[in-house]
Amino acid sequence: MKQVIIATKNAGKAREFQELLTKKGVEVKSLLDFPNCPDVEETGNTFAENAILKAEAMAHYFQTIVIADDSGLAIDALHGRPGVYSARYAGEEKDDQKNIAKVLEELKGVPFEKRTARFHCALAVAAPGRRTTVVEATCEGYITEAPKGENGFGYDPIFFVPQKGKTMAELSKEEKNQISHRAKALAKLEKQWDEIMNGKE
Ligand SMILES: O=c1nc[nH]c2c1ncn2[C@H]1C[C@H](O)[C@@H](COP(=O)(O)OP(=O)(O)OP(=O)(O)O)O1
Ligand SMILES: [Mg+2]
Repeated sequence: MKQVIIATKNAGKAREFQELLTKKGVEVKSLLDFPNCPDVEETGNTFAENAILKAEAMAHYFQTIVIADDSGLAIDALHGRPGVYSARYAGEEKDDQKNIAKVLEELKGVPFEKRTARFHCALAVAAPGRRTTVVEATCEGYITEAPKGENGFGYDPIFFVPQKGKTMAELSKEEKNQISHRAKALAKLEKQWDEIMNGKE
């Protein structure tokens, strides 16, 4: 089976790429399969910049084509925060529960209609000697007042998806993979897919 390397150490993301790409008959590897690979500092100001940093560093390291995902949550009432700092919003330990608690605390007293937010996903495709390409997509919703649901990862339990009437964490994986920022961004790589899969092994 053909393989593709996703430059992520996030188990939730890696699982979703697996779900989204097995339909295509692709075996997904993530950085969790390569425990010795270096860490890449996310020093960019945008999701796209960080996705490019991660993809190019790992394409260089593995000498093959790599896809990186940089994503996060932008909340209007918080002027776009946590944004590119989503993973470390409540501290370096990247604790989803603490991040959620911090967001809910900051939104205390903000009425539902003003709790608009969106998930962003930037995907960068990099390969040695090639120009990196980036695609981006978003998924619109509202921040709830309390976590609900057990599925997904990250901020999913507090992200209400209006067209489903549920939080992202209450959706099945199939439902999330129909509407998520990640699924929509991946769909934008469709035209490039043959090229991605035929990259140097
Ligand atoms: O579908 C999602 N559902 C819920 N939360 C999500 C989602 N997508 C991103 N997020 C949150 C998780 C984390 O707080 C941040 C990503 O940060 P981001 O730097 O891209 O990932 P990361 O550091 O966990 O792993 P890595 O950089 O190795 O890919 O946004
Ligand atoms: Mg990260």
